[in-house]
Amino acid sequence: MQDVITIALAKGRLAEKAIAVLEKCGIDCSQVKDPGRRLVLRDETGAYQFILVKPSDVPTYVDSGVADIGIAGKDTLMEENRPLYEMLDLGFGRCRLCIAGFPDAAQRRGITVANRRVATKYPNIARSFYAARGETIDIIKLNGSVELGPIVGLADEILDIVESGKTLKENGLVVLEEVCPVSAHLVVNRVSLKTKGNKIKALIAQVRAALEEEQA
Ligand SMILES: Nc1ncnc2c1ncn2[C@@H]1O[C@H](COP(=O)(O)OP(=O)(O)OP(=O)(O)O)[C@@H](O)[C@H]1O
Ligand SMILES: O=P(O)(O)OC[C@H]1O[C@H](OP(=O)(O)OP(=O)(O)O)[C@H](O)[C@@H]1O
Repeated sequence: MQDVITIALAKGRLAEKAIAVLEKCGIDCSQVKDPGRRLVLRDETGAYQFILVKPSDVPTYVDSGVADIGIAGKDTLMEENRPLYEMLDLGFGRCRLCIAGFPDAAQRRGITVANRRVATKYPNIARSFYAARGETIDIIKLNGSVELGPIVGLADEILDIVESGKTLKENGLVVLEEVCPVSAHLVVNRVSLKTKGNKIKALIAQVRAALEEEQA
């Protein structure tokens, strides 16, 4: 019986490009492209199984070993901070994690404020970012529309994704500081890399070649 490789794919923004990369590697993704309500899908050869998961859950599935491989944003990987092998930067899903707020908040940057209120979907990243500069913060965990935080007076600043900058601009906010660049990464379960190493390494070589061909 052949070893099936299970790939955790994030639904949402990253899905289309992740599928395009896998297809470039010759993997049949027809079921994944038209899943209906199914969450577990296979390629035509049965060599690959795909599970469609919420983007922020990709590290959980890969760390647990339910999936051998996952594709997720660097933001999610940093937030979850699981012991996974980050094998490849896939180069799509590019955006930035930034601290943002009203323009006048810029004047308060660099001043240590007690219990700065920071709204974010990324409490762990926020905690370590501010801790590195010796600031403790009050984290206000939101699950979306994070830009509302300063507008309604719930938070002094936000830590969130900025892509085009449109959401900030249309809400009168500005980037105060960049935390880090973000793009989609391919991650591998540590045990799978040993037990299914040949297949996983072969796939990674194919993905790398597909990315290089795209850049050429
Ligand atoms: N404008 C953007 N906003 C949010 N994420 C972006 C953006 N551009 C690229 N990304 C990347 O896409 C990934 C998936 O984003 P998506 O919006 O599909 O899921 P999500 O709603 O953030 O996830 P979840 O529902 O699990 O919280 C992000 O983790 C990030 O790496
Ligand atoms: O710089 P921009 O191109 O405007 O993109 C950034 C926005 O996109 C994301 O929100 P999303 O659309 O995922 O909605 P959400 O508020 O529900 O998280 C992110 O959280 C920002 O709000």
